[in-house]
Amino acid sequence: MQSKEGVAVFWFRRDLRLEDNAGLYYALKSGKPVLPFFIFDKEILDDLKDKDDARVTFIYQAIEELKAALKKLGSDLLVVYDTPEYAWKKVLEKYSVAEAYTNHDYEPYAAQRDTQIAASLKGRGIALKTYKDQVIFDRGEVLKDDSKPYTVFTPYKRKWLETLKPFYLTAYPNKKYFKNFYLFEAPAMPTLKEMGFVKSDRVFPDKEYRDVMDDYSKTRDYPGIKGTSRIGIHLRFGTVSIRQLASDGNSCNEKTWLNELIWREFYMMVLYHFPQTMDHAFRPEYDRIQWVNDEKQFEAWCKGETGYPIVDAGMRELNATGYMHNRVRMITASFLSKDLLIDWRWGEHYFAQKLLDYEMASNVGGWQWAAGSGTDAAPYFRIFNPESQQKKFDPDLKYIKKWVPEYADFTKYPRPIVDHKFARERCLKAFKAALNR
Ligand SMILES: Cc1cc2nc3c(=O)[nH]c(=O)nc-3n(C[C@H](O)[C@H](O)[C@H](O)COP(=O)(O)OP(=O)(O)OC[C@H]3O[C@@H](n4cnc5c(N)ncnc54)[C@H](O)[C@@H]3O)c2cc1C
Repeated sequence: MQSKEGVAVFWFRRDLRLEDNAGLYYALKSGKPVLPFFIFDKEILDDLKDKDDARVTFIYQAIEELKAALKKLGSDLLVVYDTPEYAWKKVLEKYSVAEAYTNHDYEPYAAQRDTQIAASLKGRGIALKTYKDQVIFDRGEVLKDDSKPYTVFTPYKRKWLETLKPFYLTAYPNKKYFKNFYLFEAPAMPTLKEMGFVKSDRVFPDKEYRDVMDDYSKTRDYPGIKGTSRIGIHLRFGTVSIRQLASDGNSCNEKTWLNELIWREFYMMVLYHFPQTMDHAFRPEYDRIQWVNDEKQFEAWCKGETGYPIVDAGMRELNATGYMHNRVRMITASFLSKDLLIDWRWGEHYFAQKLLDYEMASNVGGWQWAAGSGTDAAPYFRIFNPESQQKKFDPDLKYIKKWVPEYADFTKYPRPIVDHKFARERCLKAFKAALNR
């Protein structure tokens, strides 16, 4: 039954959990019965090339779990497959909606979508109330003294840590208000097939992260061992709470892991304040670089057939699992943009298709860092040597043996597609020419 005064709709997006969810907490406290709502967004799904895209399966399973948990509470999850505009139309036709709640999303597409939906709801007298949930500090909370956004990590981090108080790490006690969910039965969810997808058989990382925190600074750079958490996909879709993670990271003696969570927020805020950087160099002069953009070499890089074992191992790990170790992300990105002189955007798009933990802000940030064009970027003349990176970070070839088994027999392993010494000189010339103009 619908309540007389109307329901408060809570719109789930990148916050797929009931506990410690900011927007949901405020909806539940509003006093109105809360109708949980999720959209499988056609605008996003129709652009995905792989019909067994594992991220869609991950979201699908998370939504099934949410729905089951809500049903146990006598409520349900309304799931619609459509564009946000039409999905909302369907909700408004069927229910008397008094208010709408959701959490902030900082990506350019999401910001635009939310502005449109908020305007259309406003036209019907419904406020869309939005909350900070996926970060500890929001767009206006960590700014320079002149109120401008930071563009360098270290001072951002200093201010972030100065601003941090226990309050910001405290979980929202959603459970206390679970009785306020709207009691209803939603129609069946659209199936993956109806949305044009098939179930992926990828194994997803679990939600455990505490096991790596204590030794993180000693282990995090070695791709042959499990020295990092692989929590990225859960952060991406909000199946874990950033407050919980940051709180654990902050109470750990070793703060390096917390530092990485701060990098994540830094890149989110850079993308929010400088949305043009999603496909333009943060330092505009870098858009003048004359890339070689050799398609065959790009293909060899994508397949992990460059003849540089550490690069090939990384690309094969990515293709097979949807994950690549951070150190190897840096090496493969540097190799593409500097050794092959291929536009960093090509690599960014490839990672975007393949990474389970794909996050536009961190991906663009990481790629622009590697290419030298971003905030905090490595100076362009600092060019990773893939061989010395391999010796330093995979000294016993544990990682390489796993992903490039034929490397054990050198005669079967392809020759490098480019000579590093030559590539280095070519890169320096191209970058200098662009920057000194
Ligand atoms: C070229 C390139 C592309 C990248 N693309 C992405 C991406 O699409 N999505 C993504 O989440 N990260 C990206 N990163 C950052 C980093 O590589 C991954 O976050 C990390 O490897 C994920 O592994 P983990 O979950 O085991 O992280 P951990 O090492 O256990 O760190 C915990 C969490 O901190 C955050 N984090 C860690 N390192 C970074 C970093 N350097 N920048 C921003 N956040 C960080 C992530 O949310 C991560 O899950 C990229 C880095 C590079 C160099």
